[in-house]
Amino acid sequence: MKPFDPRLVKEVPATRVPVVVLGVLGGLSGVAAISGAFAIAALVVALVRGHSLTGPAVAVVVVFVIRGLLSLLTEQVASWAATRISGALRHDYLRRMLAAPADERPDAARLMTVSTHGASAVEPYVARYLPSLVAAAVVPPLAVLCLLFVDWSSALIVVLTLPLLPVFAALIGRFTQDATEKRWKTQTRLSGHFLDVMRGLPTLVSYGRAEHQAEQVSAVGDRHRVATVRTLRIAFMSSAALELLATISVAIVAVWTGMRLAWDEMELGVALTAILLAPEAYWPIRRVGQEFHAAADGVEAIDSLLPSAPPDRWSCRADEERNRTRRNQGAADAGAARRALVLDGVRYRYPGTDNDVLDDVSFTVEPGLTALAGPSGCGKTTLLELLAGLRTPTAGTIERPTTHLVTQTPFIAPMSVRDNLLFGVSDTSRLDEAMSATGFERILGTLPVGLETALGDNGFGLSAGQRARLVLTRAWLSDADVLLVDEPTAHLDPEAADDVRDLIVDLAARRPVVVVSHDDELIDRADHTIRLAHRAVAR
Ligand SMILES: Nc1ncnc2c1ncn2[C@@H]1O[C@H](COP(=O)(O)OP(=O)(O)OP(=O)(O)O)[C@@H](O)[C@H]1O
Repeated sequence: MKPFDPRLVKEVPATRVPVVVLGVLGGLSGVAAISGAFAIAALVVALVRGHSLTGPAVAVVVVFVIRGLLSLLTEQVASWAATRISGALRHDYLRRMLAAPADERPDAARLMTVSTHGASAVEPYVARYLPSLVAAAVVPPLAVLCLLFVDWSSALIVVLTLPLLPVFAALIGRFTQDATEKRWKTQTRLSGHFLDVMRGLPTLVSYGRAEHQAEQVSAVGDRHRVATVRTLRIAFMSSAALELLATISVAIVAVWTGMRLAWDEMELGVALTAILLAPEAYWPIRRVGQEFHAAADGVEAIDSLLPSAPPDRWSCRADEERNRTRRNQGAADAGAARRALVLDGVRYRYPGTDNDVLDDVSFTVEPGLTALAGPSGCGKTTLLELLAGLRTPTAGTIERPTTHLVTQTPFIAPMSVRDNLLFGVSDTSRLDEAMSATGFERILGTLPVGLETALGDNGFGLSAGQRARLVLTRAWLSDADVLLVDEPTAHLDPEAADDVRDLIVDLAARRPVVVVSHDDELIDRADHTIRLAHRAVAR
């Protein structure tokens, strides 16, 4: 586990200013702490010798006020930097993940854990660990240098014992890494499991299996608890070890200077300054050790949040294919006013599987309605996702204009009907026209407050037919070149299915529509039909 990941500063520009400001503040705090040692020693000497206390007392007060102000400022800057940096990391991560093809994205549980807990775990890393790291880099050398001028033999003791702290910390850090990785994995598993149970709750309840799942969640939660306690145990033990080591080292300096003071070989002022300076060399490193455990999750999270290191063989090939697809798309952009959707020799295999779902698929999407038909599991939805650019072909090319995909479970957010209709739509002025074209205006009258009716998750509050019409109205408003629709009539009653069929045919009169369907009536009304077989070869 690296103490500091330089990629953070390189990849996230928002970290640069806070890291520099925290560095400067850390250096100034170190100088103030060392000045404090000198000022306190001078005050004690003045007190013992009966000299005037005014000068040293003022110096002590000034130094303490400055230290207080500096730590206040450091806290403020650190918390500001923490929110700024974790926000920037979360934003970049989500943007990157949303832009990535579906087959290169991590699963939903990992996505959720990394973007929520992960990004938040970066906050203690930035707010507490980074400032302590800067102080550890600046203050100990400064303290040793001052000690060298005050009393070289005490400086020698510090120089000999100081390196033991980072060595111990590094040894403990190796255990911490394993424990943190395990904790992180159990956290991801727990989130994923919980998410799946939540999604499937209605089904689980109807089959009477909800209780069993509660036990499962509790068992996974228990594993997470054990992993967390193990990490905490290591944190406490390592803090105690570092504390002990630093205390023994300072005690050696104190005994050594005390003895020489007793033998009259040393002045009181020099001895006191040496004793007060010695801890200043150790505490910053001790603090790094303490903060390291609080920040260990952040280090793990930063690794997941930043763009990953060298892509594996699979994604290299995928990148190559994507570049080729983009080049083709560029050529198509330059060549034609209206871009066609063209597949040439497309092969697709799901990552981690041994068989191609699609093999050598080639066709051009013509104007009008194109139906993709074929037996269940032959790869129709996969092909639609390839057309939408959500997946990258394993081989072959796709020239792709802009597309609008209506999936089998379209996204309907918990917001008003109006907001859902206009979700992702650039030209909002055509809403009325769209609603009249798709017949959605007839549905409006049945809703409590028309367009302003609030919907629940997944369109709760609308019937299946109304939901289908809503997402097709959204598709009507889209300015994409081609519409892609997956099983629009599935789960609809005959009357609603009839309406949706008419609507799909109407939509296809305006621009090419590709529809995946098992619905023979819809397939019959298509202008072109592409039939896929298992391991499809369509030409
Ligand atoms: N994420 C995945 N990982 C591995 N294999 C998958 C994945 N998703 C789908 N498959 C497999 O790919 C094949 C094609 O699936 P797809 O959903 O494209 O079929 P389909 O023709 O749309 O089926 P249906 O008509 O039942 O909706 C199936 O054999 C399925 O098991």
